[in-house]
Amino acid sequence: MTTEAKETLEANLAIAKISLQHVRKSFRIKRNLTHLKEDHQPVSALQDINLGVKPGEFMVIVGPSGCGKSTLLDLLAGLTKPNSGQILIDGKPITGPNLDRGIVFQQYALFPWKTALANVEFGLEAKGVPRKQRGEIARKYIHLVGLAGFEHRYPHELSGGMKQRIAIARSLAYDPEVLLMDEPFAALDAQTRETLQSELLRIWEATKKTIIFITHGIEEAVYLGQRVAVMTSRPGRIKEIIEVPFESRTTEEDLRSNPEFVRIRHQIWDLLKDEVSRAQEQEKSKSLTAPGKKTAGKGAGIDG
Ligand SMILES: Nc1ncnc2c1ncn2[C@@H]1O[C@H](COP(=O)(O)OP(=O)(O)OP(=O)(O)O)[C@@H](O)[C@H]1O
Repeated sequence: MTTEAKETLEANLAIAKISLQHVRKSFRIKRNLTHLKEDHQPVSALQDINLGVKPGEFMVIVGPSGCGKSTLLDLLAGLTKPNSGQILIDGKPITGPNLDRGIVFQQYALFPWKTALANVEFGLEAKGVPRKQRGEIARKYIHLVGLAGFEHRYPHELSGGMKQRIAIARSLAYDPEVLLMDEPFAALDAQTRETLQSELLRIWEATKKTIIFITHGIEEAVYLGQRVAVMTSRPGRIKEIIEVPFESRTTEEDLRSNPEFVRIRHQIWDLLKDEVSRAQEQEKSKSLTAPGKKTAGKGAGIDG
């Protein structure tokens, strides 16, 4: 890295809401060498991650399967710790999970025995909000995600898209400054996914949260992100950060057909295609050498 690039990076990290500085994460995987002998082989998941996310920014992270996207999100959530480097939020190191960060996973993670309202109230209880206010706040956020009237339904009575809206309402209700989203729409059908993408943009514009959103989908990344960080195959590094300069995505009709949108989508695919092939090779050799061990799982694919 040139001195100039280093200075720019350091300046960006200094003004960031969230900054990752030289973050490295590896796991130790148990290997059976013989029926008597085993050892622990290190697997490097993330290497030298440097990233600054500005306050109120919508940052998308895209990369091939197994490149460490979820590992990165777990670190940001404080669920795990880096082996080296540091992760700061408002200039202070992350020491564990905290209500200043809300998380939305691919699987809705709702309590099946609680109504939509009670699910949304849950985080408020943890924050010590009095019972009466909890109901008011939960209703406000259920309304915000477009589900007014469904407060007393149980998760099994809701569609996948509705469940994910409730999960988003639950994360927003306790008013975190940062929303961490790990492929939240991946399990939904294409139409529901597009509806929720524009809903999320509307919510983001209304709430001004800082959002870090992980996806396999290039189109989703360009549609949602103000910037898109493209990761390399494992060990994951930030290969390039692409600016997506659209003023307001919610007002522009048919943004996906805009020539600039198409150009950026191609640019990201160009950056990703070699990484996807490498990830596929890694997956193949992993399944040949260690059958039954944890692999990236969903194939190394990227959605267009
Ligand atoms: N707890 C763990 N123990 C051992 N290895 C792990 C663990 N968690 C992740 N890994 C490995 O670290 C690498 C990165 O995994 P991670 O799930 O972060 O990738 P990902 O980009 O989110 O993948 P996907 O897109 O398929 O969800 C993979 O090789 C994975 O097998």
